[in-house]
Amino acid sequence: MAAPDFNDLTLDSYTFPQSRLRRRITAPERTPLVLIACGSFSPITFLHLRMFEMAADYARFNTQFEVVGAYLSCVGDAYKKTGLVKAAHRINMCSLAVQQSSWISVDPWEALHEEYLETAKVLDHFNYELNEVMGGVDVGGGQKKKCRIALLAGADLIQTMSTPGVWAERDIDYILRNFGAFIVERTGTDIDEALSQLQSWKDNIWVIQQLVQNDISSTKVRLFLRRDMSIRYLVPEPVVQYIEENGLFDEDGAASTTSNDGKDGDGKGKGRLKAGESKGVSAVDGLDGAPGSSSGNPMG
Ligand SMILES: Nc1ncnc2c1ncn2[C@@H]1O[C@H](COP(=O)(O)OP(=O)(O)OP(=O)(O)O)[C@@H](O)[C@H]1O
Ligand SMILES: O=C(O)c1ccc[n+]([C@@H]2O[C@H](COP(=O)([O-])O)[C@@H](O)[C@H]2O)c1
Repeated sequence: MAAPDFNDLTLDSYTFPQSRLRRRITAPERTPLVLIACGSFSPITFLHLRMFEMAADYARFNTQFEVVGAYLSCVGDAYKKTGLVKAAHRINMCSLAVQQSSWISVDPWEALHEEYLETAKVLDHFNYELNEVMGGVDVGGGQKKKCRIALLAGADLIQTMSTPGVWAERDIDYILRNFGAFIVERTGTDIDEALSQLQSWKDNIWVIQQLVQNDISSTKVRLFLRRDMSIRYLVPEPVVQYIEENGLFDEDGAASTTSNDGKDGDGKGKGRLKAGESKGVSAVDGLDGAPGSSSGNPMG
């Protein structure tokens, strides 16, 4: 397994990852689309990866877009949210998770900033790299077409746009007017309610039904880990190994960005069960961390 190297990166040495981006569109009448998933990814789960596949299918069958690229952008360490391990770990886990994907990339730019970056700024960054620096993608005959950049998110995230105090009004307008969002339905979130206050931008919001309901959340994965329960087949295997090797998410406090850099202790994920071992169903009784529990504004 290639060693992840986020720790060696700085903003000065940063280059925009392009190796998995399709530089030429196959159907020139379509608009090239690049999907950007912003989030904590603490840790990344199979559902996060699956969101891209669902969105690509949705775009192919229901829109005039052609997906040419996809990026995971982890929020940086300034984002104060329960359960967030250091950005370096989250980026490394995302990079391991997409090793088998031919088209999903991880962009560390957002997480390389010490200060919190609003999502509007993150999307601007992608627009700059893809459309200003690269000039878009080839459509043949020496012509290029600008990419549509869109936010890819779960219904709980779009619901926070209607929660007072979480997003700046102007950012919501900026994001939904200029970029738009592909929204994956999520158990526990009423999509109609989530979208009710966003009707002005409805033409730029695409709602994706989960045909196979999948309710994995990072919160649940963290809870399983704290209870020494197996997380295999909820997150990609290299991520399971990375968590074990770095002793991540062992305790409530250890999950904070300020207290766990994965270098303290013996780093072996003490006391974790081996593959196939489990403490039984009763251990999940009263599972208390609601998925997508980011109802407030964790900045500051
Ligand atoms: N089960 C799910 N269904 C639909 N969308 C999801 C699901 N899990 C995560 N997402 C979406 O993935 C993006 C990144 O999510 P995030 O990193 O917050 O994961 P999470 O599992 O919700 O985390 P946490 O449990 O720590 O709040 C968000 O847009 C979120 O809405
Ligand atoms: O830009 C904003 O004002 C803003 C307000 C709330 C949330 N976000 C982004 O939404 C994502 C939420 O992730 P999470 O893990 O808290 O669900 C994360 O990438 C945040 O930066 C962004």
